[in-house]
Amino acid sequence: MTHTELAPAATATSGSVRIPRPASPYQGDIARYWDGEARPVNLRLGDVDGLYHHHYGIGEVDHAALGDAEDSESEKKLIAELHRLESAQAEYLLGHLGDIGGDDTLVDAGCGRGGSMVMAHQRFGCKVEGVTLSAKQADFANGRARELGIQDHVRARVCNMLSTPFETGSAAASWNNESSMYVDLHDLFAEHSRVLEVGGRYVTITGCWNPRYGQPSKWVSQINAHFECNIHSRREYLRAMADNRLVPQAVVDLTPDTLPYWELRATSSLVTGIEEAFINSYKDGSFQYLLIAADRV
Ligand SMILES: C[S@@+](CC[C@H](N)C(=O)[O-])C[C@H]1O[C@@H](n2cnc3c(N)ncnc32)[C@H](O)[C@@H]1O
Ligand SMILES: CC(C)=CCC/C(C)=C/COP(=O)(O)OP(=O)(O)O
Ligand SMILES: [Mg+2]
Repeated sequence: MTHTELAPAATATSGSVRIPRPASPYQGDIARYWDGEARPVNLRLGDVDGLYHHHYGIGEVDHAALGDAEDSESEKKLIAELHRLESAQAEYLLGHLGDIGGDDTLVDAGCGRGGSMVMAHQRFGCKVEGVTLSAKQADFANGRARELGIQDHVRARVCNMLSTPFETGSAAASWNNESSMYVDLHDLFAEHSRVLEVGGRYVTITGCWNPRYGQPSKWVSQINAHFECNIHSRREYLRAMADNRLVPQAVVDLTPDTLPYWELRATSSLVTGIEEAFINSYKDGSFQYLLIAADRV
C-alpha cells in the first residue's frame, strides 16, 4: 500500500480530531505504530490514577510499598509503584520549565496519551497544546481532558512536531518527553526555537547514545528496532541546540535514577522484552537517560 493510498485527502477525521497527511512514509509508520499500541504496561499503569504515560520512571523504589510474594495485592502494588516512578519523571521535567503562569501556553511535542499535559495544567493552571502523529492518542488525550473538565486548557492534535500551527514566539516553554528520537534534531529544534518566546525554556528527557562508547551499541540498535525510532547521540543534541538558539542551562544524567525503575519492571508480569536492552546499555555506558533544559536566547 502506498503512502498516498493511506491518506488520499489532505485531511481526514477520526473522533474529534482532524488527521493531516503524514509528512513522510516514516511518519505514516509511526502514526500506525502508536494508533495500534495498547500494551498493558502502559494502560494498566495509567488506570492507577488516569494519567497515561509513554515514558519511563525515575527515583528510588519504595520497597515498603511493594507486597511480598504471599501478598495477593503484590502485582497491583508493583504496578502502582512503576506508575509512581513514571509520574515522578514527568514532575521532574515540569520542574525544569521555569516560572510558568496561568496565562502562559506550553507545547508538548509528541504528547502521547497526554499524561504530562494534564500534570502540567494541574501544576501551573496554564494552557497546554500537545501534538502527536497518532489520531488514537490525540482522541484519548482529548477524551481524558473532557472527563477532567479541562478541555479548555489541555488539547491534543494530530500534527507533525516539525511543522506546528503555533504562532511564532507564542509558547513560554515547550518539551519533548521521550519523543525526540523520531525526528531530525536540527528540524526539531528549529521549530521549538520558532514557537518559543525569547527567554522561554525548552526541556527534553531522552535516551541518547554516548559518544564516549564509540558508536551505538547492539542494545541501542535493539531499542531502535523495537520502537522503530532512531536514537541520537548526546553530542548531536547539544550541537543541534547550539545551532538553534537553545542554550543548555542544565544537563542532568538520569541514568542512575532510571535503573531502579527498569530493574523493578523486569520483575513484573508486564514485561515487554525490551527491559534487558535498557538495563544492559545503561550499565555498559553505551546509552544514557538525560534531561536537557535550555534557554531560548
Ligand atoms: C514514546 S511516546 C511519548 C509520549 C509522551 N511524550 C509521554 O511522555 O507520554 C512518543 C510520541 O512521539 C510522537 N511523535 C513521534 N514523531 C512525531 C512527530 N513527527 N510529530 C508529532 N509527534 C510525534 C508519537 O506520536 C508519540 O506520541
Ligand atoms: C528512552 C527511549 C529510547 C525511548 C523510546 C521512546 C519510547 C517508545 C518510550 C516509551 O514508550 P512506552 O511507554 O509506550 O514504552 P513501553 O511500552 O516499553 O513502556
Ligand atoms: Mg511505558
